[in-house]
Amino acid sequence: MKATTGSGAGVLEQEIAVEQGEVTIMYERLDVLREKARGELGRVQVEETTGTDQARSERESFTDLFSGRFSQLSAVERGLCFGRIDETAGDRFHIGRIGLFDDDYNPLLIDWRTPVAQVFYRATAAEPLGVKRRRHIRLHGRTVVGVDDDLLDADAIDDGERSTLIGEAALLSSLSASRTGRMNEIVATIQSEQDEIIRSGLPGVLVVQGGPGTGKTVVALHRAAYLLYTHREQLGRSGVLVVGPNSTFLRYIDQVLPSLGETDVVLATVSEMFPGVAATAPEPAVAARIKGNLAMADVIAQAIAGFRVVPAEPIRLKVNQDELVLRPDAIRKAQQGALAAQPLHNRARPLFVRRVLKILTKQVVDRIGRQYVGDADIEDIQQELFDDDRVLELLDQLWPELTPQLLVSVLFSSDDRLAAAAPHLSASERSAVLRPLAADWTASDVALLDEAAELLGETADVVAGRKRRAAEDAAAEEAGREYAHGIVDIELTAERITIEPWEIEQFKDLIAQRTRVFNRPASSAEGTAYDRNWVFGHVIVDEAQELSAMDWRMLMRRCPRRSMTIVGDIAQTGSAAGVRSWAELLDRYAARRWRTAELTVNYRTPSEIMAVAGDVLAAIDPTLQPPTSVRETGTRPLLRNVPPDELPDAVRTAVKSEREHIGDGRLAVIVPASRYGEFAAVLPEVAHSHDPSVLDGTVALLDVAQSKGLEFDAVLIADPATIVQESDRGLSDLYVAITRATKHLTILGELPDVLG
Ligand SMILES: Nc1ncnc2c1ncn2[C@@H]1O[C@H](COP(=O)(O)OP(=O)(O)OP(=O)(O)O)[C@@H](O)[C@H]1O
Repeated sequence: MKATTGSGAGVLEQEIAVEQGEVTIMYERLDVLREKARGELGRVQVEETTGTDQARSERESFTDLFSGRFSQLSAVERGLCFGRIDETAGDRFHIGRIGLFDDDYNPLLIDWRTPVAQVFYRATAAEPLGVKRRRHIRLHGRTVVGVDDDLLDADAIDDGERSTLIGEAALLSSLSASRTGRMNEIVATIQSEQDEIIRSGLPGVLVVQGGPGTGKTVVALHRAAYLLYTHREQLGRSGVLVVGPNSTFLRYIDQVLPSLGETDVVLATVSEMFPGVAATAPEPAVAARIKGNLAMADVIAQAIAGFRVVPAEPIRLKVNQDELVLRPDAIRKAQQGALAAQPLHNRARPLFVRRVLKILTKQVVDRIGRQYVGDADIEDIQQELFDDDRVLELLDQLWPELTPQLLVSVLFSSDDRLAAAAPHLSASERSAVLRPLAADWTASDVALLDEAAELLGETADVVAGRKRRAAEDAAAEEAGREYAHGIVDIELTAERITIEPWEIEQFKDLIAQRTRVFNRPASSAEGTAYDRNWVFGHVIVDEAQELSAMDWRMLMRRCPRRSMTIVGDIAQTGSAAGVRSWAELLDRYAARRWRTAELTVNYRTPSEIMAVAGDVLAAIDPTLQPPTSVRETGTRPLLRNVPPDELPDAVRTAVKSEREHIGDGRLAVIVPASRYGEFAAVLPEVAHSHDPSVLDGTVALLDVAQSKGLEFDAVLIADPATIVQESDRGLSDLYVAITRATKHLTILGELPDVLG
């Protein structure tokens, strides 16, 4: 129940003053903590070190620790406190982005993720959960500018309290604010159905299905913050990965988690998930569909096998004076033997090499006569053969070492290899994916590279490098242990303490603890971007409907525990290789370990615009229901039939007039991908999508794929008919474009029937 205002402006001022008093104390405390972290950071940074590895590593660890703490405390400055709960039992507490305590550990502010804070989001008048009043507090900088009460238990409130009730809708005022080009956090106004998703348990896969604007993205990000807070021990080390549809989208959301005080999260698109590969080249939908199909896993395996050659005829090799012979069946046996012992191509290669060298060595020894040759001689002969260029060349022909990049680029540049590895593809399908050897990588290559890496195993160089680093790390750890022992010795000697044997055990733990701190691995947020073997504690996938079956296969490898949050909307699927059914996908990877939740209220798009979107949705699938809009604006969308030759002028004029309307808000012009260049030429002064700061300007020109997940005060769609025609999922694309608007929608061009 919304509270009715007590006795007008006087009460409001009085209540604002009450809250200001409390909020000022919180900020003072925040300042103290921040200064402390800054002081500690400054101290470790200027501290002279002895220059040993140990001292450096200790200093780096503390620098990480204090700078992490400092940036967390800085990130929560805006809107530090946003709510208050008055319990029926008499207690009252404030809720904010982080927890703060005074010197005596009395809470000044409770973190929104604690169990105690849950009632702030869940209590309703029908079910008050022990809360009589929920107060929303609005800050501007450090100043309280508004309070807004929900009266949840009218019987529990006394007359004095009743006179201090303030009424105003916090949610609606936040929804109608102008957009800034960056997503904002919503901790102050999380709704009950959203809160259930945010606090849902860590294990298993949670699928959040919901129409456009229902808060899927923002809820998923708050869930990341909640999980990191609640399961810090478990997730702090392994980290959380958030996968988004494109880099513009990642920039759009990248402030949300830091503003919630969380910095240990990796944001990535699927295209960035293979280390060292920048997959930026565009790709026709038909190629993306073929390469995203699960059948590609077999194709990659077959392609690798195709590089292991068994010749039809015996191979004769002249080494020194000897002619050595390798028969096809011996080669085949050597290959089979190596693979039986080690299935990964690159890892099995040394076993194959050893077997072949053994066969050749035996032939040399037989020529000389076994009785003249000792074991050491045999080793020498083998080594000599191994050093011979002709032998090496032969071994490379029979079983080359392969990198994933080499395999995938050769496969897609050779019709013969592709035909052999992918017999299910027709000649025209093959020609759709064939390309020059040195072609740039596309997004759908990434999962194939990952598959190849999985089946190839590391090359000998990589293995040697890893072993070298492991040896260096072990040496550093040993040095660390000695150092810690040294410190304890010095401390003991200085204090002339005699210690008992049981105490030594305690010191051992202390030493082990310190050593761990000193040699702490790079935080998950830094470490992961470079290591495809990294396993995340939790993976969040946004716009999940866009991922192909091969993308999912790759992602599942990054999360063997299957602790995931998948958010998406099947009706918005634009990718030809995208998901058509959650059950089909998840029964394969997480049978009986996945659950669904649904979001039903649209917080973005007003009902007038949703009416237009609803017609498009009905054309996609008449059984689908659009989400219910939470607000209306009183402004009807403008749909105008414009002949093709007048469209450029009409778009220019519309941009000009929208610009005047939106003030400091944002406008997106959404155009068909195939006509992006034409419209970019018509609108040279607006921000274009290749510009990383495309969302910072007032007007952004985007195609539909680039607008996924974003929102703008006003949206202008040009040439909807081409958007519908240019892809198999054209109607879904139009649906996505329409639902990006928070206030105003204009559609210009030839109008397809569905907009009739
Ligand atoms: N409880 C809330 N309080 C305030 N704003 C909210 C709330 N829930 C959602 N919103 C706002 O609604 C808008 C839509 O949210 P979001 O982008 O997460 O939706 P979505 O379901 O991911 O949409 P789409 O599928 O269309 O990309 C955002 O501006 C978000 O901040």
